[in-house]
Amino acid sequence: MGSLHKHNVLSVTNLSIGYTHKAKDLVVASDINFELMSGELIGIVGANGVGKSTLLRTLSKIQPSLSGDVKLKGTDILQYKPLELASELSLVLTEKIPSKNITVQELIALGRQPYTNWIGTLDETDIHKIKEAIYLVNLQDLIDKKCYELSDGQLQKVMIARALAQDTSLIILDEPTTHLDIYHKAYILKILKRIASETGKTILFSSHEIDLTIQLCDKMLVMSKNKTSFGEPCVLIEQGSFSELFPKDLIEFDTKTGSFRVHR
Ligand SMILES: Nc1ncnc2c1ncn2[C@@H]1O[C@H](COP(=O)(O)OP(=O)(O)OP(=O)(O)O)[C@@H](O)[C@H]1O
Repeated sequence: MGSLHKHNVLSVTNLSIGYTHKAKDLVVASDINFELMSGELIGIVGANGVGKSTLLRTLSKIQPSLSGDVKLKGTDILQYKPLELASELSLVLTEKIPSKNITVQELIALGRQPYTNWIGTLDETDIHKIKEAIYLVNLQDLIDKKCYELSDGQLQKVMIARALAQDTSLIILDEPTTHLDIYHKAYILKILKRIASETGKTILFSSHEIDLTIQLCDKMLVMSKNKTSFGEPCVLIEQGSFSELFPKDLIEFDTKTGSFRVHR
């Protein structure tokens, strides 16, 4: 998929996210604005508790926004029926695996649920999409293993393959690289980058791996306490967006290397 064919997938306008408790709004973040295009890999970074998961849950319609608009392919997400939404948006929450007592192939096949009948019969298209997902993430050698036999990194790949089998325009992943070593963090993010550019899918994920995200993402959303900035990593570095992420008493962002340094 070339850049010539890029189109808008998600538009977020004046979004305010948070929780309503006893009729009172607890605002986690507000004034969030960004647009995601097809074929892009986008990382969300920010300190613990700043609202990354809350934002991803709001964009996936798991929880309501406090105010503002989220449009998926030009239509307000509130107007999508559950099945329609499941054929446009897939969500990968690594901690939530349906059952580890099924095989890799069976777990990936669950991605086809929005399209199959109530007993889950797979047709030719379903089988093709499952095979394609297995191939894209390079899981051919693992398909008959039970999920409880997998390492964290392998399981992460399987969850990505399940989202790919779901064949949606937008894939959202909440912290897809937690529990992985630095090599496998880079490995998973590189797979995501390749899939976004090869398939034209838009992939949005949250991460604490700021250095890797800066290196690999097309765009980033940087969430700090009072501000959310969006753009290409190099532009965000120039704007000083990463410098505002954490208190400066312990670590400081080095704009030359694009990484954080610990004060000695
Ligand atoms: N169910 C809830 N009700 C009320 N407040 C909540 C709820 N879930 C989370 N919060 C609060 O919302 C804020 C944002 O939490 P969230 O989990 O979105 O942050 P995060 O950026 O994903 O954090 P982390 O990096 O630690 O995973 C936090 O202050 C948290 O305490």
